[in-house]
Amino acid sequence: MAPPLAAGASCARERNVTRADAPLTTTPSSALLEVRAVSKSFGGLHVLRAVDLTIARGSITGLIGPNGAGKSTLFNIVSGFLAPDRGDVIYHGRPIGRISVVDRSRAGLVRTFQTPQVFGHLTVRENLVAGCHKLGRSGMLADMLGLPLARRELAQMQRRAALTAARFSLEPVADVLAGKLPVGQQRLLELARAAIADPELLCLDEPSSGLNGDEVDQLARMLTQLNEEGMTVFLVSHDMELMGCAATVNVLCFGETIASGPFAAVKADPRVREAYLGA
Ligand SMILES: Nc1ncnc2c1ncn2[C@@H]1O[C@H](COP(=O)(O)OP(=O)(O)OP(=O)(O)O)[C@@H](O)[C@H]1O
Repeated sequence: MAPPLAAGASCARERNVTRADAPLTTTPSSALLEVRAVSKSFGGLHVLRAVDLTIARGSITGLIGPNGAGKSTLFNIVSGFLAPDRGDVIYHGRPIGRISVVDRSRAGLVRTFQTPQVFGHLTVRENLVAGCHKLGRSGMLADMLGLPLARRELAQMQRRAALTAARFSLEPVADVLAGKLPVGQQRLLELARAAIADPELLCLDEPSSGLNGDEVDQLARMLTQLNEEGMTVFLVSHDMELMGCAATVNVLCFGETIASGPFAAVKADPRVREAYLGA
């Protein structure tokens, strides 16, 4: 997996997006990302109250909670779609509050959406090639003029897209328009497109929503495999079965973390059973 914060001028993936002047903060060496005392309100509604959360490097870290607990709000703050009112998000030891979504993505922090955001008018193969764009070094002009570097890169991206389609069982539909796929395959495609450029931290928002049992099993296998290959995964989901693949699960309730730990322990926690499982 490429270091996301390496310096380099021409390749977007290698740009140091957390800015040299951002102070390094003390952070456990195992933490890839930390949410520190993050609060967020919408009008008078306090949605997050000084929430802490740690995503350990190389882990699958889960976030669950009842409806309205604040999961999506926290997820959007981590991925840069929302700014916190107070608190910090620390990535690679540096605060990233002022870093745009695009630059977070260039730094290897990539997210998917509750509703799959595939390019419906492109084929599955074209969607996957589009997911490789961050790996490219040639500029738009070189692409337009079909210069040798751009042609070589396109060929590499097409090879990578073919391998990824096979890996995610999308080969049979590689030439189908993504918008024509059933939701299960659209989700798989979104995951494949997010994973294709080897993000360091893959953030997934309700990735099993709309999937049948077999598809959830397949998703869990894919996530475990990606994680075993070194990808850190942050998983927000209602799906307790899918949460089983997380090493650490955090439970949010009314904007506060009420439990954090291994899935079995969290599931057995009386406060979690009361708040989330209704037991
Ligand atoms: N942009 C917004 N403006 C006003 N209120 C909002 C906004 N976004 C979220 N909320 C409110 O904040 C609370 C938490 O919402 P959030 O979507 O973060 O919860 P959630 O845990 O993801 O819920 P669900 O599981 O139902 O998606 C809810 O009461 C929601 O209505």
